Amino acid sequence: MPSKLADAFRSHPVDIQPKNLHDLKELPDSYQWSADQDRPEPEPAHHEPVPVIDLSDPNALEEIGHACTTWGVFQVVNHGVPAAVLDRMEDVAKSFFSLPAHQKLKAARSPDGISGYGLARISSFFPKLMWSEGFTMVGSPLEHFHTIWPHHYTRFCDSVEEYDKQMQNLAQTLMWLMLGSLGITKEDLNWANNNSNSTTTNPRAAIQLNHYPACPDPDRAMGLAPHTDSTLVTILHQSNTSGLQVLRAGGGTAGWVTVPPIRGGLVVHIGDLLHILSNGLCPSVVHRAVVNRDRNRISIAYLHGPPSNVRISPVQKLVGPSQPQMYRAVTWTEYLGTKAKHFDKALSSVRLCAAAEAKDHNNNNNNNGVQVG
Ligand SMILES: C=C1C[C@]23C[C@H]1CC[C@H]2[C@@]12CCC[C@@](C)(C(=O)O1)[C@H]2[C@@H]3C(=O)O
Ligand SMILES: O=C(O)CCC(=O)C(=O)O
Ligand SMILES: [Fe+2]
Repeated sequence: MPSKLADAFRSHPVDIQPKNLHDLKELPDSYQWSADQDRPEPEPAHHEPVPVIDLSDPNALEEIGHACTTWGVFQVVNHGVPAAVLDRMEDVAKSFFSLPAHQKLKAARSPDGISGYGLARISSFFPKLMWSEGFTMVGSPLEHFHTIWPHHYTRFCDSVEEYDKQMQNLAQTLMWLMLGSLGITKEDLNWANNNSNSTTTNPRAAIQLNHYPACPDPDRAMGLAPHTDSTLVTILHQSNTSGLQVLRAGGGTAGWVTVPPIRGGLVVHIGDLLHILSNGLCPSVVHRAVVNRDRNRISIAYLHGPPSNVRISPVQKLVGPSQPQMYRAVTWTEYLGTKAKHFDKALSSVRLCAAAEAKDHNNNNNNNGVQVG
């Protein structure tokens, strides 16, 4: 079993090369999603917006608790990350994606690797291609940046490092607020106060730059197919162009809800590992990206996970006679391997049978499992 994040995909290589989408005047057949493959359809007419939470508001904790147990996603403002840090990171993404294809391919992700340029890994689970390209960073991007920008790489590396520092801070703050809102403290997680070497030095995040070029036929294309993130939490910065949609399950207003970009705001997604940690109390939100006709769109995801030596399992405080333990313990690397193999069945593949039976018995139809589409 690989222990390093970067080795998570060794046994599930994906080898689909990105194509140059810029000069296409028509949508090729290989990019045409049919309606039953979940291609974008209109939003439900009446729906609640995704909560926007002001972190400086005295009610923030309560609002976070509500958002975590219902939506699994919210936006934050007044989060303390300077706008300039977000802007500089967006510049890195724009500079990278505007390079000619042969330059970007110098930083190509290897089929069994995690870092580098390519299509989203989940592409292998769909019959059609997605209208996007991505660049994944786990640890320092120095090697790749040095190859593509021999004269300017330090400036770009500095922007990434600064972004990483700020996001790590915010991710920790948000994690404790989210767990705190469920009554969980640091003492309830035996790994949270452990500062051993391997806990602090290994990367506990990936940064994903996404680019969705303007698309000649946006209604038939898919930017990024529906998925949940394999993280504790993901913090997403989207440029001023909309495209992110989240699946609001249940009730009369079920359907895809657009998350409008807010200048300086950040989107927070609950990932599968926080769903496991919360013993199913917090849903990991299914989301996707749609594309549009005239505008390029950039998004930057900070995918935050636990230290690599930590096994995540449901917090004991949230397990009891009426809430049996739903999942077995997994490390981040192990879970990424499971996701690479089972994709949307990954959560159910680590679910414990007794809990599943109890749930079926209760005929509980909430959206704790991942239901794509
Ligand atoms: C740490 C992570 C999390 C990964 C895999 C690995 C590095 C890149 C992440 C993404 C980013 C794009 C969507 C996703 C679904 C994908 O294809 O690559 C993500 C995936 C996951 O959340 O499962
Ligand atoms: O581009 C977006 O808005 C979504 C990106 C995303 O879901 C991801 O990178 O995991
Ligand atoms: Fe995502």
